[in-house]
Amino acid sequence: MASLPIEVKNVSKRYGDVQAVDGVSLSVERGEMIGLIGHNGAGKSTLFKLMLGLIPATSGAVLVSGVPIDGRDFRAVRRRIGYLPETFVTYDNLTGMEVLRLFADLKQVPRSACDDVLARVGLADAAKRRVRGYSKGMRQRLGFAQVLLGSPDLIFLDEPTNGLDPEGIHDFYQILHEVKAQGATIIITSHILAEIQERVDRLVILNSGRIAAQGTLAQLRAQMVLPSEIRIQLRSGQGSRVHDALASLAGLELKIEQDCVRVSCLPGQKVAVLNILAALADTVHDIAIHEPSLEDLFLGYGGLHGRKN
Ligand SMILES: Nc1ncnc2c1ncn2[C@@H]1O[C@H](COP(=O)(O)OP(=O)(O)OP(=O)(O)O)[C@@H](O)[C@H]1O
Repeated sequence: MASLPIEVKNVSKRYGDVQAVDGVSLSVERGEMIGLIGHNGAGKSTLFKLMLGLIPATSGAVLVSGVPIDGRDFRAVRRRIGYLPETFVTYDNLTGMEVLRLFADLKQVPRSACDDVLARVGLADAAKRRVRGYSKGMRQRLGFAQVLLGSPDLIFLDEPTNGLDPEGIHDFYQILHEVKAQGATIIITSHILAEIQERVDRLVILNSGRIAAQGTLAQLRAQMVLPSEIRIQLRSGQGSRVHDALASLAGLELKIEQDCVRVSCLPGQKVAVLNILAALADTVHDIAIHEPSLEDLFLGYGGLHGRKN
Protein backbone atom coordinates (compact mmCIF):
# COMPACT_ATOMS: atom_id res chain seq x y z
CA MET A 1 0.00 0.00 0.00
CA ALA A 2 1.37 3.48 -0.92
CA SER A 3 2.41 5.65 2.03
CA LEU A 4 0.36 8.67 3.00
CA PRO A 5 1.92 12.01 1.99
CA ILE A 6 1.87 13.12 5.62
CA GLU A 7 1.51 11.32 8.93
CA VAL A 8 1.96 13.33 12.10
CA LYS A 9 1.88 11.02 15.10
CA ASN A 10 1.33 12.54 18.53
CA VAL A 11 3.87 15.29 17.87
CA SER A 12 4.87 17.95 20.38
CA LYS A 13 7.30 20.83 20.00
CA ARG A 14 8.50 22.90 22.92
CA TYR A 15 10.58 26.10 22.76
CA GLY A 16 11.81 26.70 26.32
CA ASP A 17 8.65 27.39 28.31
CA VAL A 18 6.42 27.61 25.21
CA GLN A 19 4.51 24.51 24.14
CA ALA A 20 4.13 25.49 20.47
CA VAL A 21 2.66 22.15 19.30
CA ASP A 22 1.03 19.82 21.80
CA GLY A 23 0.25 16.18 20.93
CA VAL A 24 -0.90 16.71 17.34
CA SER A 25 -1.85 13.73 15.16
CA LEU A 26 -2.81 14.32 11.55
CA SER A 27 -2.99 12.15 8.42
CA VAL A 28 -3.26 13.70 4.98
CA GLU A 29 -4.41 11.75 1.91
CA ARG A 30 -2.81 12.05 -1.52
CA GLY A 31 -4.41 14.84 -3.58
CA GLU A 32 -6.09 16.38 -0.54
CA MET A 33 -6.11 20.16 0.06
CA ILE A 34 -6.02 20.99 3.77
CA GLY A 35 -6.66 24.43 5.27
CA LEU A 36 -4.81 24.92 8.54
CA ILE A 37 -6.24 27.77 10.58
CA GLY A 38 -5.69 29.12 14.06
CA HIS A 39 -5.11 32.29 16.07
CA ASN A 40 -1.73 34.05 16.12
CA GLY A 41 0.68 31.78 17.96
CA ALA A 42 -1.59 28.70 17.58
CA GLY A 43 1.37 26.71 16.21
CA LYS A 44 0.64 26.70 12.46
CA SER A 45 4.13 27.73 11.30
CA THR A 46 5.75 25.38 13.81
CA LEU A 47 3.65 22.48 12.53
CA PHE A 48 4.64 23.44 8.96
CA LYS A 49 8.33 23.48 9.89
CA LEU A 50 7.97 20.08 11.55
CA MET A 51 6.30 18.60 8.46
CA LEU A 52 9.04 20.11 6.28
CA GLY A 53 11.73 18.59 8.46
CA LEU A 54 13.17 22.05 9.20
CA ILE A 55 12.98 21.54 12.97
CA PRO A 56 12.99 18.36 15.06
CA ALA A 57 10.00 17.37 17.19
CA THR A 58 10.43 17.29 20.97
CA SER A 59 8.41 14.05 20.92
CA GLY A 60 6.32 12.01 18.49
CA ALA A 61 7.02 11.19 14.84
CA VAL A 62 6.50 12.96 11.49
CA LEU A 63 6.54 10.87 8.31
CA VAL A 64 6.44 12.41 4.84
CA SER A 65 5.69 9.91 2.06
CA GLY A 66 6.39 7.22 4.67
CA VAL A 67 9.88 8.58 5.44
CA PRO A 68 10.72 9.96 8.92
CA ILE A 69 11.80 13.62 8.73
CA ASP A 70 14.87 12.87 10.84
CA GLY A 71 15.89 9.87 8.71
CA ARG A 72 18.58 9.63 6.01
CA ASP A 73 16.12 9.20 3.14
CA PHE A 74 14.35 12.46 3.85
CA ARG A 75 16.69 14.53 1.60
CA ALA A 76 15.27 12.85 -1.51
CA VAL A 77 11.69 13.33 -0.27
CA ARG A 78 12.31 17.02 0.39
CA ARG A 79 13.14 17.60 -3.30
CA ARG A 80 9.52 16.74 -4.10
CA ILE A 81 8.19 19.40 -1.71
CA GLY A 82 7.28 23.00 -2.61
CA TYR A 83 7.19 25.55 0.22
CA LEU A 84 6.15 29.18 0.36
CA PRO A 85 7.06 30.65 3.76
CA GLU A 86 4.94 33.35 5.39
CA THR A 87 7.52 35.94 4.31
CA PHE A 88 9.16 35.21 0.98
CA VAL A 89 12.52 36.97 1.13
CA THR A 90 14.49 37.19 -2.07
CA TYR A 91 17.33 39.04 -3.78
CA ASP A 92 16.18 42.52 -4.77
CA ASN A 93 19.11 43.11 -7.12
CA LEU A 94 18.27 40.14 -9.30
CA THR A 95 15.54 39.99 -11.93
CA GLY A 96 12.54 37.71 -11.42
CA MET A 97 13.99 35.27 -13.95
CA GLU A 98 17.40 35.26 -12.23
CA VAL A 99 15.76 34.53 -8.87
CA LEU A 100 13.78 31.68 -10.34
CA ARG A 101 16.85 30.19 -12.05
CA LEU A 102 18.61 30.24 -8.70
CA PHE A 103 15.75 28.23 -7.18
CA ALA A 104 15.77 25.90 -10.19
CA ASP A 105 19.47 25.17 -9.56
CA LEU A 106 18.86 24.58 -5.85
CA LYS A 107 15.95 22.24 -6.61
CA GLN A 108 17.89 20.53 -9.40
CA VAL A 109 15.17 21.41 -11.89
CA PRO A 110 16.18 22.34 -15.49
CA ARG A 111 16.39 26.13 -15.96
CA SER A 112 14.27 25.72 -19.07
CA ALA A 113 11.22 25.24 -16.78
CA CYS A 114 11.44 28.86 -15.57
CA ASP A 115 9.77 30.53 -18.58
CA ASP A 116 6.63 28.42 -18.28
CA VAL A 117 6.35 28.81 -14.54
CA LEU A 118 6.76 32.61 -14.68
CA ALA A 119 4.10 32.81 -17.38
CA ARG A 120 1.80 30.62 -15.30
CA VAL A 121 1.90 33.02 -12.35
CA GLY A 122 1.46 36.06 -14.61
CA LEU A 123 5.02 37.39 -14.42
CA ALA A 124 6.19 36.76 -18.01
CA ASP A 125 6.31 40.48 -18.81
CA ALA A 126 8.16 41.29 -15.60
CA ALA A 127 10.70 38.46 -15.90
CA LYS A 128 13.58 40.79 -16.84
CA ARG A 129 12.79 43.47 -14.25
CA ARG A 130 14.67 43.63 -10.97
CA VAL A 131 12.71 42.33 -8.01
CA ARG A 132 13.41 45.66 -6.23
CA GLY A 133 10.72 47.24 -8.40
CA TYR A 134 8.14 44.46 -7.82
CA SER A 135 4.94 45.17 -5.88
CA LYS A 136 4.04 43.02 -2.85
CA GLY A 137 1.68 40.97 -5.00
CA MET A 138 4.35 40.41 -7.67
CA ARG A 139 6.82 39.20 -5.03
CA GLN A 140 4.19 36.79 -3.77
CA ARG A 141 3.64 35.53 -7.33
CA LEU A 142 7.40 35.00 -7.65
CA GLY A 143 7.34 33.05 -4.38
CA PHE A 144 4.53 30.91 -5.78
CA ALA A 145 6.54 30.39 -9.00
CA GLN A 146 9.44 28.86 -7.05
CA VAL A 147 6.93 26.53 -5.33
CA LEU A 148 5.67 25.27 -8.70
CA LEU A 149 9.15 24.57 -10.10
CA GLY A 150 9.63 20.86 -10.66
CA SER A 151 5.90 20.02 -10.17
CA PRO A 152 6.15 19.05 -6.49
CA ASP A 153 4.04 16.22 -5.04
CA LEU A 154 3.53 18.02 -1.76
CA ILE A 155 2.99 21.77 -1.37
CA PHE A 156 3.05 23.88 1.81
CA LEU A 157 1.79 27.45 1.57
CA ASP A 158 1.96 29.77 4.59
CA GLU A 159 -0.42 32.72 4.11
CA PRO A 160 0.08 32.56 0.33
CA THR A 161 -2.43 35.23 -0.71
CA ASN A 162 -0.90 37.99 1.43
CA GLY A 163 -0.61 41.06 -0.78
CA LEU A 164 -2.58 39.63 -3.72
CA ASP A 165 -5.51 41.59 -5.13
CA PRO A 166 -8.86 39.79 -5.76
CA GLU A 167 -7.85 38.86 -9.31
CA GLY A 168 -4.50 37.57 -8.04
CA ILE A 169 -6.29 35.46 -5.40
CA HIS A 170 -8.62 34.03 -8.04
CA ASP A 171 -5.67 33.17 -10.35
CA PHE A 172 -3.74 31.69 -7.44
CA TYR A 173 -6.54 29.25 -6.47
CA GLN A 174 -7.15 28.37 -10.10
CA ILE A 175 -3.51 27.26 -10.48
CA LEU A 176 -3.67 25.48 -7.15
CA HIS A 177 -6.72 23.48 -8.23
CA GLU A 178 -4.99 22.54 -11.49
CA VAL A 179 -1.95 21.32 -9.57
CA LYS A 180 -4.21 19.41 -7.18
CA ALA A 181 -6.05 17.80 -10.11
CA GLN A 182 -2.66 16.50 -11.25
CA GLY A 183 -2.32 14.72 -7.89
CA ALA A 184 -0.44 17.18 -5.64
CA THR A 185 -1.22 17.26 -1.93
CA ILE A 186 -1.57 20.80 -0.56
CA ILE A 187 -1.52 22.30 2.91
CA ILE A 188 -2.35 25.95 3.22
CA THR A 189 -2.68 28.40 6.10
CA SER A 190 -4.68 31.60 5.94
CA HIS A 191 -6.09 34.18 8.29
CA ILE A 192 -8.70 35.06 5.68
CA LEU A 193 -11.19 32.39 6.63
CA ALA A 194 -13.85 33.40 4.11
CA GLU A 195 -11.25 32.85 1.39
CA ILE A 196 -10.36 29.26 2.19
CA GLN A 197 -13.57 27.92 3.71
CA GLU A 198 -15.07 26.81 0.39
CA ARG A 199 -11.80 26.07 -1.39
CA VAL A 200 -10.21 23.30 0.66
CA ASP A 201 -11.25 19.67 1.16
CA ARG A 202 -10.71 19.68 4.91
CA LEU A 203 -10.19 22.33 7.56
CA VAL A 204 -7.98 21.76 10.59
CA ILE A 205 -8.44 24.22 13.45
CA LEU A 206 -5.40 24.61 15.71
CA ASN A 207 -5.87 26.16 19.11
CA SER A 208 -2.91 26.65 21.48
CA GLY A 209 -0.88 23.94 19.76
CA ARG A 210 -3.68 21.35 19.66
CA ILE A 211 -6.18 20.33 17.00
CA ALA A 212 -9.49 21.70 18.29
CA ALA A 213 -11.55 20.35 15.36
CA GLN A 214 -11.24 19.14 11.79
CA GLY A 215 -13.55 18.32 8.89
CA THR A 216 -15.33 19.91 5.97
CA LEU A 217 -17.18 23.15 6.62
CA ALA A 218 -20.46 21.18 6.69
CA GLN A 219 -19.03 18.69 9.22
CA LEU A 220 -17.71 21.50 11.43
CA ARG A 221 -21.12 23.19 11.29
CA ALA A 222 -22.82 19.93 12.28
CA GLN A 223 -20.38 19.39 15.18
CA MET A 224 -20.73 22.86 16.62
CA VAL A 225 -24.46 23.57 16.10
CA LEU A 226 -24.39 27.34 15.78
CA PRO A 227 -27.46 29.40 14.91
CA SER A 228 -28.22 30.47 11.34
CA GLU A 229 -29.62 33.91 10.62
CA ILE A 230 -32.76 34.25 8.52
CA ARG A 231 -33.25 37.77 7.16
CA ILE A 232 -36.80 38.52 6.05
CA GLN A 233 -37.40 41.61 3.98
CA LEU A 234 -41.08 42.56 4.34
CA ARG A 235 -43.53 44.57 2.38
CA SER A 236 -43.97 48.01 3.90
CA GLY A 237 -45.62 48.15 7.33
CA GLN A 238 -45.82 44.37 7.91
CA GLY A 239 -42.99 44.13 10.48
CA SER A 240 -45.01 43.75 13.67
CA ARG A 241 -47.39 41.17 12.16
CA VAL A 242 -44.51 38.88 11.15
CA HIS A 243 -42.60 39.58 14.36
CA ASP A 244 -45.61 38.59 16.49
CA ALA A 245 -46.19 35.39 14.50
CA LEU A 246 -42.55 34.34 14.88
CA ALA A 247 -42.51 35.28 18.58
CA SER A 248 -44.93 32.37 19.13
CA LEU A 249 -42.00 29.97 18.48
CA ALA A 250 -39.93 29.40 21.62
CA GLY A 251 -36.18 29.96 21.67
CA LEU A 252 -35.82 32.30 18.69
CA GLU A 253 -33.88 35.53 18.84
CA LEU A 254 -35.72 38.23 16.89
CA LYS A 255 -34.65 41.70 15.82
CA ILE A 256 -36.78 44.10 13.85
CA GLU A 257 -35.43 47.09 11.91
CA GLN A 258 -37.94 48.97 9.77
CA ASP A 259 -39.16 46.39 7.23
CA CYS A 260 -36.51 43.77 7.98
CA VAL A 261 -36.84 41.01 10.59
CA ARG A 262 -33.71 39.06 11.57
CA VAL A 263 -34.22 35.66 13.15
CA SER A 264 -31.41 33.79 14.81
CA CYS A 265 -32.38 30.12 15.02
CA LEU A 266 -30.81 26.70 15.51
CA PRO A 267 -30.82 24.21 12.58
CA GLY A 268 -33.83 22.29 13.99
CA GLN A 269 -35.98 25.46 14.06
CA LYS A 270 -35.48 26.56 10.45
CA VAL A 271 -38.40 24.60 8.97
CA ALA A 272 -40.83 25.87 11.63
CA VAL A 273 -39.78 29.47 10.86
CA LEU A 274 -40.21 28.93 7.13
CA ASN A 275 -43.65 27.35 7.70
CA ILE A 276 -44.81 30.48 9.53
CA LEU A 277 -43.42 32.66 6.76
CA ALA A 278 -45.17 30.54 4.12
CA ALA A 279 -48.48 31.21 5.87
CA LEU A 280 -47.69 34.95 5.72
CA ALA A 281 -46.37 34.89 2.15
CA ASP A 282 -48.28 38.05 1.18
CA THR A 283 -46.17 40.07 3.66
CA VAL A 284 -42.76 38.77 2.56
CA HIS A 285 -40.69 40.51 -0.10
CA ASP A 286 -37.52 38.38 0.16
CA ILE A 287 -35.80 35.82 2.41
CA ALA A 288 -32.06 35.14 2.82
CA ILE A 289 -30.56 32.43 5.05
CA HIS A 290 -27.02 32.99 6.33
CA GLU A 291 -25.33 29.85 7.62
CA PRO A 292 -22.58 30.23 10.25
CA SER A 293 -19.30 31.10 8.56
CA LEU A 294 -15.95 29.50 9.26
CA GLU A 295 -15.16 32.64 11.24
CA ASP A 296 -18.16 31.97 13.54
CA LEU A 297 -17.02 28.34 13.97
CA PHE A 298 -13.43 29.39 14.54
CA LEU A 299 -14.49 31.80 17.28
CA GLY A 300 -16.66 29.04 18.74
CA TYR A 301 -13.66 26.70 18.93
CA GLY A 302 -11.66 29.10 21.04
CA GLY A 303 -10.60 31.36 18.17
CA LEU A 304 -9.05 34.52 19.40
CA HIS A 305 -9.54 33.49 23.03
CA GLY A 306 -6.76 30.96 22.54
CA ARG A 307 -4.35 33.68 21.45
CA LYS A 308 -0.99 33.46 23.22
CA ASN A 309 0.88 36.44 21.85
N1 LIG B 1 11.95 29.77 17.32
C1 LIG B 1 11.12 29.99 18.34
N2 LIG B 1 11.58 30.20 19.59
C2 LIG B 1 10.75 30.39 20.63
N3 LIG B 1 9.39 30.40 20.53
C3 LIG B 1 8.87 30.20 19.32
C4 LIG B 1 9.69 29.98 18.15
N4 LIG B 1 8.89 29.81 17.09
C5 LIG B 1 7.61 29.92 17.54
N5 LIG B 1 7.62 30.15 18.88
C6 LIG B 1 6.41 30.29 19.73
O1 LIG B 1 5.61 29.14 19.51
C7 LIG B 1 4.22 29.50 19.48
C8 LIG B 1 3.64 29.08 18.13
O2 LIG B 1 4.21 29.92 17.13
P1 LIG B 1 3.88 29.75 15.58
O3 LIG B 1 4.73 30.72 14.83
O4 LIG B 1 3.98 28.32 15.22
O5 LIG B 1 2.34 30.19 15.53
P2 LIG B 1 1.43 30.57 14.26
O6 LIG B 1 0.14 29.88 14.48
O7 LIG B 1 2.16 30.30 13.00
O8 LIG B 1 1.25 32.14 14.48
P3 LIG B 1 1.00 33.33 13.41
O9 LIG B 1 -0.40 33.17 12.92
O10 LIG B 1 1.15 34.56 14.24
O11 LIG B 1 2.04 33.21 12.32
C9 LIG B 1 4.17 30.99 19.73
O12 LIG B 1 3.93 31.20 21.11
C10 LIG B 1 5.55 31.48 19.34
O13 LIG B 1 5.91 32.65 20.07
